[in-house]
Amino acid sequence: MASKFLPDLTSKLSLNDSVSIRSFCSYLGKENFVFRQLFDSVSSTYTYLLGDAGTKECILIDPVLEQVQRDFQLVQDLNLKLKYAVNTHMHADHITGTGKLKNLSGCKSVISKCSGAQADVFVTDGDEIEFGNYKLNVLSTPGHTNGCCSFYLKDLGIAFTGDALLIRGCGRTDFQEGDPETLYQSVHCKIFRLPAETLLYPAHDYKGCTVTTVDEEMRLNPRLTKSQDEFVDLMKNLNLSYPKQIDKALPANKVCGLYNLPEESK
Ligand SMILES: N[C@@H](CCC(=O)N[C@@H](CSS)C(=O)NCC(=O)O)C(=O)O
Repeated sequence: MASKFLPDLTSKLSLNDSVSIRSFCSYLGKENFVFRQLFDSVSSTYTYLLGDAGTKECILIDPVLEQVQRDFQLVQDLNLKLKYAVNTHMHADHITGTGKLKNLSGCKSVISKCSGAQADVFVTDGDEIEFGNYKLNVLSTPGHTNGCCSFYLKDLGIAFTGDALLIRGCGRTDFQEGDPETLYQSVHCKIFRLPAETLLYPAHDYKGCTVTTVDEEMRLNPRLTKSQDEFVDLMKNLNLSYPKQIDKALPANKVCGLYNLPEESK
């Protein structure tokens, strides 16, 4: 039923109408650019759907196994075709959805070679990940893990920082190949060198925030505004408990770029 305040669009539009779903796909003034930020509340992970509604090609960044049905349904609802399922790194807190997405859609999995994980496509610093008329520039941003990458979409002024830079925080450096000096250099020499107004989308947020900017983090990040020595000291003394799913997530994520997991091992 139409609300008192909003027009009842559903009763007026169908996909055959001249006003098609394409008209509703735009972000930051780019017609045909599809963008969705999706959330997994168990691991507080953000998955991103990026697409070109003109060519229909889309990608998912950091899909979570338990949310694959939701994410793939959205891809289909928006009449898109999934080209790549991309991981910013080999996650320790959840099992990636890339294996299952490959099964469902025939997409290719993507991760950095340095991650130590298997995938169809390996990327490294300077590479480009193309979908439709858009491309992500791969920035190697190790420190949380060796294989951590951030992805920069210059045309739109947005970047996906994985666990390298979180909103007013950063990825921990106390397991896998974590190294605080390396992380500090990655953030300062790669992410903080992007234009100040660049919108930054992280792989996690634990406080309900969704997006930040380079400018905000350079001024306000309580960890990364410190000197490198102070940062290293702080990171070595966080005393965080290990992610609850680490023991099943790491072995699964080593192979999930190529295979779906049998039901019993999920
Ligand atoms: N409680 C969560 C794990 C939380 C956590 O350790 N998050 C990581 C990213 S996922 S490996 C992190 O780097 N956090 C930074 C921080 O300062 O908290 C769970 O059990 O899964």
